[in-house]
Amino acid sequence: MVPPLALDIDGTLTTRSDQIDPRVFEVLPAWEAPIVVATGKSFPYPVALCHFLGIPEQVVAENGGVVCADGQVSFQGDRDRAEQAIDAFRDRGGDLGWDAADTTNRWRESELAANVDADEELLRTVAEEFGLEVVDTGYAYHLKTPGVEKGDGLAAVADILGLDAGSFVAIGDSENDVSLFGAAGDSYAVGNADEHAKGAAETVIDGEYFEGTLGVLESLQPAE
Ligand SMILES: O=C(O)COP(=O)(O)O
Ligand SMILES: [Mg+2]
Repeated sequence: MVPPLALDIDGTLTTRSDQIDPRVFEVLPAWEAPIVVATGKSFPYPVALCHFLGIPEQVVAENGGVVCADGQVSFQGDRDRAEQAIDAFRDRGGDLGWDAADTTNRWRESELAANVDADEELLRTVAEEFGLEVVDTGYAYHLKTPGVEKGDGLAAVADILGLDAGSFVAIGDSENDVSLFGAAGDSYAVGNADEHAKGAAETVIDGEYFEGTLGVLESLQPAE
């Protein structure tokens, strides 16, 4: 039997050019154990991914700020405080780096994210003043409440599903996956992962992006 999976999106299910690898649509719907999509992206993105994969909406979004399973949703973190911090960031000349629609933050419930081109030093200064932290995923800077983590989100989903988080295999690529690796029983960092993820993973693989993830998933299949 294959194990349940906790899968990051960006850098893990994607290609080098940020697209969902089309093979995700073959492999994940056929996986014969629960899948939790655990991401820093805001809630609608992993829900939409599950929807279009045709798999249950078992989701950890916003780095643990939003948890959804079995039709229940719960929230952690303090978006109001993140907004106050971003007001201060803007007062000092900072810019989140998004366009007017800001689809990155528009539906975000528990934190706020800045473009990787934003002023990291200023963002970190403001975060500290407001008792928040900055997590760099390589895709965005997340201004978040300390202690809200993907790993706790996985534990919460596992609990709802009546599973042990330790039975999950986690695959990820960045700093925001460290807690996920800690909560899961086994963990893999893809070859494109940052040093935090590589340092925390049980196994670091050579394969990059979904090519690497696919190799892990194939290795988890029982021998014929
Ligand atoms: O939202 C991000 O910055 C990265 O998303 P991820 O956690 O799916 O890689
Ligand atoms: Mg990632």
